[in-house]
Amino acid sequence: MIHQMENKSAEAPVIVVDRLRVVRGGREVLHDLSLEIPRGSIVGLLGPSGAGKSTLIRAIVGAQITQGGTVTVAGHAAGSAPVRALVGYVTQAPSIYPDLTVRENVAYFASLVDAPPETVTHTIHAVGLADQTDQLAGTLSGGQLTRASLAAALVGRPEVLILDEPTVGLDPAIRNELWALLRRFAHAGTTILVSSHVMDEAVRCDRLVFIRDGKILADGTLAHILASTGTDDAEAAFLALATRRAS
Ligand SMILES: Nc1ncnc2c1ncn2[C@@H]1O[C@H](COP(=O)(O)OP(=O)(O)OP(=O)(O)O)[C@@H](O)[C@H]1O
Repeated sequence: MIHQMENKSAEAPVIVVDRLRVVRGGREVLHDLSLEIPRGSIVGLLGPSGAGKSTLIRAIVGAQITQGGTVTVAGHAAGSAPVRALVGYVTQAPSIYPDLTVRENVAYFASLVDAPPETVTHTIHAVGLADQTDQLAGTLSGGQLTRASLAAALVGRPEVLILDEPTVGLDPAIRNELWALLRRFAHAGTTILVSSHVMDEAVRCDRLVFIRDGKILADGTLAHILASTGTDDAEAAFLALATRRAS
């Protein structure tokens, strides 16, 4: 599977959002939004509260009714059956079962996507939970729980991994470990989209996409965004973009 992914072009965008329009509660919240995300990159999705980040993620995972435009993942329409197996989504609320062990949880998620049984052990080891394999998920520490949720999302070897503030509340050493892990998966071809308010997470991404009022206000590397906002750190750039007067 990994081998197959490496054979595909590194340049081909795996997520393509084209002129997406979404109306929620009678109000247009995404306005003709277009975005392409290349395979194997880690992209940070930033923006103030209510900007439309979750709505965009819902559209990519196929859980959002849309009023215009298209969203494709690896060439398939978002929401179509093939895309469900291609996308792993880790929300902030742990999605694993506290009364099952780490192995039982990961095996359950593997069964949902017909992943071969040997990937269960491999994935648990990859996220650094070998010693907790037979521990009940409900007794894991916060960092271990996050890694168990990641394992559940990764066991189907998704092409796209979407993470909502993955390292919030974790200590710096565990944050580092998790980012090293994400980097390894990105190197193997997984495309990672991280939605975050936390600048410590943002600065580790290859590229940042800043959304405000349902539009993309900035899209580029951190260096590019610092230069275009005339700021010298991510927090200041975020504030500059969040408060910039609409043109
Ligand atoms: N179920 C809903 N009904 C009506 N409006 C909604 C609904 N869900 C979201 N919205 C509106 O859509 C807009 C975008 O919301 P969204 O949740 O995508 O923002 P966000 O950038 O993820 O915000 P946050 O960082 O606070 O999670 C907001 O104005 C929000 O109030």
